[in-house]
Amino acid sequence: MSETMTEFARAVQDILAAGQRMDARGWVPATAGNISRRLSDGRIAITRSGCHKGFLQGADVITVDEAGKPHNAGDKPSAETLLHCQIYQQDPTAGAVLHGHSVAATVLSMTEKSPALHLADYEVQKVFEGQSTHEASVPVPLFDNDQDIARLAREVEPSFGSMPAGYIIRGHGVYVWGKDMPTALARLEGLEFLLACMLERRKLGL
Ligand SMILES: CSC[C@@H](O)[C@@H](O)C(=O)COP(=O)(O)O
Ligand SMILES: [Zn+2]
Repeated sequence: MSETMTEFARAVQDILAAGQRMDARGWVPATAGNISRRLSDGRIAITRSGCHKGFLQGADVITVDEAGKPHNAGDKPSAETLLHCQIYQQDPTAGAVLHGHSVAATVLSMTEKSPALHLADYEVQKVFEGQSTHEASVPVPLFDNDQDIARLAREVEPSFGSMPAGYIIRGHGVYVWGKDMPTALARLEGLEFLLACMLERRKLGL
């Protein structure tokens, strides 16, 4: 087995495990969500479009180039591949990207009219890049949903560099990334915990 094949096989394992974990938490209902890993040669291993992320098989992970073009012409990568490519392009340290559709992200983003949610006073916000205290305010930008993914990517573009916790697409879901899959999963877990707290507090009228 060549070194590149070994790295791809590891990426597939990471993606399948992440899909199961996200499914177990209820963050990828039906065929929602998509998951990717960047390989050292610049290729991106990403989920095929339309798969249930809790039941992924090895063959459900394919590779695309940095612009999102599949290496095998017949392959249909995630419909949101361009958002993954954009993250890898904008953040050279990013090695894994996760996208989920949790209830908390969906509901909060539809009720919040301002351009961002602000996480403040929570200990767990320290899971995000550069955060060392609950006393800070961590912005999570909100972008209107758009079926035109290239246009949505253009809306997101100016916010790179100021999204320590990722971002949310309204009525849709979160995008989170990290240097590797464990880091991306920790950030997703942290963000989803905080969104769930925020939703609970709003239900209590707090
Ligand atoms: C279940 S509809 C969700 C899709 O429209 C999309 O938002 C999504 O997250 C999954 O798309 P996919 O093409 O499978 O990666
Ligand atoms: Zn989605």
